[in-house]
Amino acid sequence: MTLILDTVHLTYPDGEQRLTALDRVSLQVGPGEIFAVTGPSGSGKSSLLAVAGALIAPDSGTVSIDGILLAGLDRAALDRVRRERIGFVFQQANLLPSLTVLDQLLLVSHLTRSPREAALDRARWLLDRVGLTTKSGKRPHQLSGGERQRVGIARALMGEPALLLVDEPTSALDHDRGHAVMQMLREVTVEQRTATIVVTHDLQYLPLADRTAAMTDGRLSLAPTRPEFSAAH
Ligand SMILES: Nc1ncnc2c1ncn2[C@@H]1O[C@H](COP(=O)(O)OP(=O)(O)OP(=O)(O)O)[C@@H](O)[C@H]1O
Repeated sequence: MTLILDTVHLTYPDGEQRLTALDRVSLQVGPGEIFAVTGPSGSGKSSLLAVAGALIAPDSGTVSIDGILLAGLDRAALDRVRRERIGFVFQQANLLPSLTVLDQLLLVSHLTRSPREAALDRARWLLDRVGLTTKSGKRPHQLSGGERQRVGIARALMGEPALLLVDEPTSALDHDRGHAVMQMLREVTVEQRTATIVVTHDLQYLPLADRTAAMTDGRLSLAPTRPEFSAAH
């Protein structure tokens, strides 16, 4: 899938004024591509994910997914796009404390009414993919921070999203674990042909992205592309 943001402007109410969170942001992310966004706290990174993920409508500009303009969809259609096409990974994995790792994943397929056998197969495959097969019967409090992050990523991939939006996947992790999580995101992006946006404070992980951009006061500056890297994928 291809996500396109064209001249997106987003403001929030701020007393008598409006605070500009996204200032004429344009970007395009295609299938199998990982796009990293960095920038200081408050620069608008989470707002960008919220707009890209159809959680917030911009004041102006357009967001389209595979050529379909989100602004043209009614609420039910937007809900369906979010449920069926978009996977979110939040800073905190937001796992349900009473459910095992496997059940966190199966809950997603229950909500989307997918057949149980197929869901079980996919959940097991994803847990293997993120290196958590031996932890599938554990509950969140029995996992490390990195393991919880990986459950969050596997859960986001359960619905086979075409667009994967990831907010600070490495914030709670040391260098090796952070690197492993980013590497895994790269691999699943290529394997599953998702269009992936990763927000990260951490500049050291940027080389794992196909393209990167820096956010400053709501403005997005694209870094030059690196054709020698993109060509290899
Ligand atoms: N719901 C809201 N209402 C009003 N202002 C908001 C709201 N959400 C975010 N903001 C403001 O919009 C700006 C951008 O916030 P945003 O969360 O997108 O930044 P960020 O780069 O993701 O920050 P961080 O790295 O700290 O998560 C900030 O000035 C923030 O205070």
